[in-house]
Order: sequence, then C-alpha cells, then structure tokens
Amino acid sequence: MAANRKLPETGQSTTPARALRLGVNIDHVATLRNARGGLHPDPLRAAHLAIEGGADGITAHLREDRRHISDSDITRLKNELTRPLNLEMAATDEMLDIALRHVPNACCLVPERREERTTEGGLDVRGAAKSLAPLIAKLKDAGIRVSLFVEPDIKTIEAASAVGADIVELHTGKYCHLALEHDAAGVARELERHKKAANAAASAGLEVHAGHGLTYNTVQPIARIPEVVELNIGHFLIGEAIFGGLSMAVRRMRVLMDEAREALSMRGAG
Ligand SMILES: CC(=O)[C@@H](O)[C@H](O)COP(=O)(O)O
Ligand SMILES: NCC(=O)COP(=O)(O)O
Repeated sequence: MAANRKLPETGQSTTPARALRLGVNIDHVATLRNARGGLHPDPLRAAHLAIEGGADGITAHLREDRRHISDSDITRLKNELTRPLNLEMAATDEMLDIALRHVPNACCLVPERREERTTEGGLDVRGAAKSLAPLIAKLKDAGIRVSLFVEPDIKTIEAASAVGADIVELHTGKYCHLALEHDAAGVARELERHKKAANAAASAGLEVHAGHGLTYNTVQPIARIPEVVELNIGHFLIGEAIFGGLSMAVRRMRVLMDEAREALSMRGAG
C-alpha cells in the first residue's frame, strides 16, 4: 500500500462511484468480548464505527459452536444496523431457521468444521448439491440473497450456479497465505485462478464477492478484478484497529487516573 496516500475522511469511500463495496466482518470483536464472558467490546458498537468509516455492509458469522458471534448479536445487528447484514452460516437446519427468523439482506453459506481455527476452504458445492439446493430455495423464497463461499474453481462455480445461488464469494485465504510466505509464483497462480473464476461466475450471472485473510498488502490485486463487486474483510481490520486506537485508549485511562489522584491530593491539602 502506498504509505503516504491520503486516507478518506470518515464516512467517505475511496471509490467515488462505490463500484466495489466493503463488508466489514465484526466476528473478532466478539472473540475478544467472549474471552472475558462479558459485554465489552461490543460488536454492534464496532459495526456502527465500521459504517462511520465507510463500510457498505456488516458481515457476521454465527458459527455452530458460537465461538464469537452470539444469537443475540444477530438480533441486535438485524434490529439496529443501518446497512445490509450479511449473515455467514453453515448450511444446516438450525441456521436456516435462524436466518428465516431474522431475514438478513444476504446469507453466505460456508463450510464449518468444529475443530478448525478458521474457515479453511470453500464449500463442496458439487458434493452437497442435493442438500444445498432446497436450503437455498427456502432462503431465496424469504427474500434473502444467497451467497456460497467457494474456492476459485470453475467446476465449483458452475455447481453454484446450478444449485441456484445468487452470489459466489471467492475464498482468498490461500492467496493471502502465499503472499505472507512471499511465494510470488504461488500468488500469481492464485490470482489467475481468482480472475478466471470471477469471469466464469459473472458469465453465469452470479454476483462475485471475495474475502478471507485480506490485508492492506493483499487487497489491491483482488480489488482490481473487475467482476468482483464486494469484499468482506474482518480479522485484519480488527487487528489494525488495536494499533490505531490503543494509544488513544491509554491516554484516556491516564487522564482518568491522574484526575483521581489530583482530587486525592487536593483533599489531603484541604
Ligand atoms: C467465512 C469467513 O471467512 C469468516 O466468517 C471468517 O471465517 C470469520 O472468522 P473465523 O473463521 O475465525 O470464524
Ligand atoms: N468471508 C470472509 C470474511 O467475512 C472475512 O474474513 P477475514 O477477513 O476475517 O479473514
């Protein structure tokens, strides 16, 4: 990223036409909250700040094991958000019921394995076509746009179209991992796969999104793929927010502590 580039003012986008939407994933605010079992930090407050910063929508992944986002987070997000909610979820009956109760703007169906650290690959759309098709139909009947989180693979894209998805979200995790490893050949290969998959998806009439693991260093080659109209980014942004906000938070705590001590010494003097 160009280090000296002027950052947009609050609420402004760098793309005047807003041709490329940004969905901010707030799961990891909930991860931090859940570490203490309390209410702080609140993912909804983070969602409002993300919107203030220019997010076009909010993404939240209600995992089956509820490791971060909770059911009540989804209720609050749905009731209070001023921008579209993209609910990421496993393709299960339990999650289908929840989605039909809340009717988010979109549902992104993702593969889940209880023991995984994060979503490690895309949906096996071909293998699960029989169970996916009716579930997708029920979501669409309720007016929910349906996205499938997939590897950038042509056969999978074709299967996504065949089962009735509106959108595919290309899993950029492998591309980002190779970038972290400084594997230039691997990065080039993955980018090519994303370009071909995005083109195939758009030709099949699918809307194209992308996300997972994106950072300041990896976002631009993906953002330059013309068929991609939305990126969903979470973990890196929440991590960066610590560095952007920690100094301010410490300063505020310092002021409160110093004020308390000043009051103490005034009392002592009086
Ligand atoms: C599907 C996806 O990429 C995000 O929901 C991401 O997975 C969120 O983080 P966790 O994988 O840690 O739940
Ligand atoms: N679907 C991808 C997503 O929502 C964000 O993934 P990450 O940036 O948290 O890795």
